[in-house]
Amino acid sequence: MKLEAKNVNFFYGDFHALKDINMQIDSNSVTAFIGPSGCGKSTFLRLFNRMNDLIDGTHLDGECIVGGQNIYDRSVSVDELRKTVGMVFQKPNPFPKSIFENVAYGLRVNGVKDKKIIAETVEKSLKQAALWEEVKDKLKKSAFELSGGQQQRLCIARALAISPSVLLMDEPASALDPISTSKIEELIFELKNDYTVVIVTHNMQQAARVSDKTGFFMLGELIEFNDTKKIFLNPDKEQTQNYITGRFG
Ligand SMILES: Nc1ncnc2c1ncn2[C@@H]1O[C@H](COP(=O)(O)OP(=O)(O)OP(=O)(O)O)[C@@H](O)[C@H]1O
Repeated sequence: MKLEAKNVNFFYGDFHALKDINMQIDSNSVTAFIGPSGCGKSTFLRLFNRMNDLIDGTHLDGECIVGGQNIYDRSVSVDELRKTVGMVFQKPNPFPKSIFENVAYGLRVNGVKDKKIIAETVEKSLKQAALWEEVKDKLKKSAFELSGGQQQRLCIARALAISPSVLLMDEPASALDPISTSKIEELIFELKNDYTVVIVTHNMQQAARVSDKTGFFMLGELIEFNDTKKIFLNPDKEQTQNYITGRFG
């Protein structure tokens, strides 16, 4: 599913956090957002499943389009939107439930009652998230008994279980060790076969490894959006060059 931002301006109270952003994101691709701390990457990511709606005093101008529809239209149901656009956060946030129930949760909330369908979907999602082999014998155990990296893959499985088309990931590997990080990166690479993946990362090597396109943000502006190879080898803008070579940020 394609995503598009048209003339997006976003405000926290008086603070102008995103300045006239235009971007088109292809389906079945991985897009990375990079840039110095506080430049607006997470704010922009969160617009695509209306997570910023939860913050008082915010204001959006412009359009965020998912699959051809402006998701800020009055007719759009936020619950339905979040079934299409799933999200994974920086810190793994499993529910205080069993491993199985964490993944089954979204199905149950959406009214799925058939035990066989639930069990099959839980297994499929855990396999997609590359966690099944590690947990298949302890599905009834608490999710809190898993390691941080396993918990993050559990949260990815939980997001996948309700079959979204888009997966937003806000620094999904920043709290993880190198081995878990490489597992998540491999997974992101696999996921683009079925999903449109957008990831915020502080780790430029990670952006270079997993993404097809990269957006570089600075002080609320999208400075450059281009093929990842181009951004890292031969960017159009001097600010991008300075950032990726570590001259600031
Ligand atoms: N809830 C909020 N209320 C007010 N201002 C906010 C809020 N969240 C973010 N901001 C401000 O908006 C700007 C963009 O923040 P955002 O979290 O999107 O940046 P970021 O690029 O993701 O940063 P980081 O890489 O540090 O996570 C920052 O200046 C931040 O202080």
